Amino acid sequence: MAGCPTTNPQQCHVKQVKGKGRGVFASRVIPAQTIIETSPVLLFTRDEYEAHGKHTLLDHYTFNWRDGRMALALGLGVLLFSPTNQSYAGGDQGSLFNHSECPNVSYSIDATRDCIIYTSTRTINPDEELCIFYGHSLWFDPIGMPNNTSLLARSDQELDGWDSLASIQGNHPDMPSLLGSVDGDAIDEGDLPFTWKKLSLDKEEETINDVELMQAWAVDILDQKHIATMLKWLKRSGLETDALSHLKRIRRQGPTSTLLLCTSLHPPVLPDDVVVGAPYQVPVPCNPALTHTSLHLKNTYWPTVFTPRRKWEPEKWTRGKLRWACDAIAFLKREYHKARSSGELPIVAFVPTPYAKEGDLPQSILAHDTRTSTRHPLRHAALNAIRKVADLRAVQPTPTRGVDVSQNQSGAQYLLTGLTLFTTHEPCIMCTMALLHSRVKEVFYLYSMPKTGGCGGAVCVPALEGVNHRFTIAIWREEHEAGDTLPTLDPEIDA
Ligand SMILES: C[S@@+](CC[C@H](N)C(=O)[O-])C[C@H]1O[C@@H](n2cnc3c(N)ncnc32)[C@H](O)[C@@H]1O
Repeated sequence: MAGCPTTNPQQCHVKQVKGKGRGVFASRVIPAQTIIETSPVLLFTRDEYEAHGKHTLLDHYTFNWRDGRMALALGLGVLLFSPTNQSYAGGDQGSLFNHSECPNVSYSIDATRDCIIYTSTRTINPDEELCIFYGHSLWFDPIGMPNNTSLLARSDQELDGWDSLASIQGNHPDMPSLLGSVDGDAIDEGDLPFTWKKLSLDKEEETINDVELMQAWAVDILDQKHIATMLKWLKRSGLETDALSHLKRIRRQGPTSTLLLCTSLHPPVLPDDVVVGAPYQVPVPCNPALTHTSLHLKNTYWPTVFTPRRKWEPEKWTRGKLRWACDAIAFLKREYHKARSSGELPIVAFVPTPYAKEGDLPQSILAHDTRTSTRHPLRHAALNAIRKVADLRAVQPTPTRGVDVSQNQSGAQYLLTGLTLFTTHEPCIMCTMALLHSRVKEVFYLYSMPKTGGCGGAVCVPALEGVNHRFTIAIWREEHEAGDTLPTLDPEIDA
């Protein structure tokens, strides 16, 4: 256990939750992908556990370690109970995270240090409970679940603990180890557990009409001395996302400097103590310039970065992003298992809150195919997901301050800019077109649909000449579980 930090850097607290016992709660905003805790574990041999542990209360707190031993994440022993306010503080929470079907915390085992590392999967708000996913074989009746009744018990598996912890390694046999590594480390393309679908080469922009544009918020700064202040403010504001990383921050035209702010749906609220104008929307190029001609054309809209790289070439993936994608795929598969007994077509789509700052979505979106129950032929999983994102955007608060928002209300902003859709089946042509129109960043799927798919099965819509957006397509490459290979879907169906 040497070298394993046991701090609680996010200052989470523990309190009673009706029907669950104690639970772990956020004391402040915890951004996505933050390490919440590194818990050392106490390891029992399987024999010790069978003979003693399993007959005690510890049974509720132990889980399978990778080598067959049973582990207890330490924390209980160091919790300090305050009788005055009836809460616990100052200790580790390793064993106290409750279970949720939609967890906001994921974990990985660091076997070299006998630790478990708990990481937030999305932004967690103050006083929100932090939960992990224990697995399908629960030994208690969970409360606070969206669809308790449809939880599948796995008959082929002993009820022997938190099986999802045990299966961290097994679920992704061909994946490079994600353990004990730094989130920012790049991963070789060949080591990724998915295969990119390479779109045919894009024709370079040759005329001004070829340039793909999007709307971004900008503000004019008349007094040069405010530029540094505004840049500092922008860094701290949380508005910056990767969506604008191919553009220069400042455009100078005569005495006026214009600062590019963000691609949010609504105009950002600017600091009160700096004299600048109101934010307004400007059309900016969607992609970096790959050739000198393209750079010249794009610079007429907004100063653009020159990167002589082919557009279809995938970006470098880091371990942190891969961990985020693996969590999303694991969640998708759990929902798929449930959907298979629901009477609907078992097609599931999931749009997680984006990794780091690649896009802007306050909460993850899960959608199922509902065309059977609704008797509506267009209720496909991907379309349902897009619709849910639209509904979410519609109720987002509008911090306007005297700015005209009519453009937003007319739908000028794209729904999926910077976002990733994970889906069980390759989307059909209609759904692919809708994803393209929504400006999705990436689409991952488990099963190809060679007869009906729009991402390369029947046709590859984003590779067609004349479409005004391209997105990345990848097929999750893994051994499907026995009996799991397209068991229920007719290949003629539009997924
Ligand atoms: C590892 S402990 C979690 C901490 C526990 N709540 C406590 O007070 O010590 C696991 C136990 O918490 C309870 N639990 C966890 N998640 C729950 C949920 N979603 N609904 C009801 N009980 C839950 C169950 O009793 C389970 O055996």
